[in-house]
Amino acid sequence: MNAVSPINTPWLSQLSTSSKFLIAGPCSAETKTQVLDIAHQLKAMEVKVMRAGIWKPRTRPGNFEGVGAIGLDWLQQAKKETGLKTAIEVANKTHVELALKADIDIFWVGARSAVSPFIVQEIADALRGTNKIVFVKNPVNPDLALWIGAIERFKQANINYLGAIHRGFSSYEKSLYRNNPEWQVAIDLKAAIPSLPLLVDPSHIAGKRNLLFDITQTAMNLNYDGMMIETHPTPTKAWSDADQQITPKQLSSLLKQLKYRVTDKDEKNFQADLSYFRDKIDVLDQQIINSLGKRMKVAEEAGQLKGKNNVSVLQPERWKNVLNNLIKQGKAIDLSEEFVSKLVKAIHQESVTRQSQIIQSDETNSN
Ligand SMILES: C=C(O[C@@H]1C=C(C(=O)O)C=C[C@H]1O)C(=O)O
Repeated sequence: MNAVSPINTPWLSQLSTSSKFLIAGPCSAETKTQVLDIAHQLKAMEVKVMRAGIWKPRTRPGNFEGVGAIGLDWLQQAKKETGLKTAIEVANKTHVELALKADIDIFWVGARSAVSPFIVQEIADALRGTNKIVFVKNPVNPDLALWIGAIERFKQANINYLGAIHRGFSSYEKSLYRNNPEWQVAIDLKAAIPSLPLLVDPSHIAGKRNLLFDITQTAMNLNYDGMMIETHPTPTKAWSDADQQITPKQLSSLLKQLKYRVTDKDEKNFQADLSYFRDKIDVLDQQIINSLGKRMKVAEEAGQLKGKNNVSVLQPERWKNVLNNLIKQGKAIDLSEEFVSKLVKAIHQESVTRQSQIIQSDETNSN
């Protein structure tokens, strides 16, 4: 493994595996044998924290919804036999109370619960006064304020060992991922609360095994503090999320391949070379912003002309051509369709808004 930047959160670093905080274990606790089997395998790999879903929020009824409280006994036994810390998702007060009785060490709030301030508050109140570790997964929709709000509720309940888990965001459109990563949301969270430990949950972002490595590596490139990776003795036979789980052996090889990055390097040549690139980027950024400013001015002039002639702002044919031409041009210089499309749609939206405003204000002035 390469140079590693240590986690600067003592409670987290104590539980880390190879300098990153790792939670591994099955999506769901299925049987006592399965829980004990995976616990011993993880222990042998020096994993320190084991997960196992006890209550599973499923999108549609009829799927396996978890074994329920009996699974807590199995986790307790696994902890006794291996010394592993145990981590589960809780979604209401009863879950918390049962989990506290079973001496669960780490709790997380799932993405579906994180969207509801009522649920989050209920869980925070139930954990108040304990010294448990709590992670808040991102809400299913990319709403940073909602994510931060949920974290604040635990802070206010005096939970001191707090972190966030990035599991990706639901989308209506079909995508490569089960949940789109939208890395920028997590980057913004890190900027808003720099001291908050951040884990990636590649299993839920990916939805399939073959994407796990790339997602985890991207998170390491962004200096996440750790990861939660679903690990099952026989993934293809798993009772839930079979496509995204891996064996302990596969986990071990994934961890070996990962490159961990340092946050910075105080070395002259490196700093000089990086400055060279940054200067170039600054110049290009200025050009982009200047061009966008100029483009908006021209769009406003087009808007004035449309206003005078009582023509609608939105011109679907022209817009379709603008988008398609730029996607084509972008592809020729290695810009992905997804990226160009997002960028050009944002520009068009602003252009249309500005044209509408100008038409409106011209009409108000002439009245
Ligand atoms: C600028 C125009 O108005 C709108 C904005 C466009 C743009 O910003 O590229 C394109 C088409 C219209 O929907 C135009 O009609 O060309």
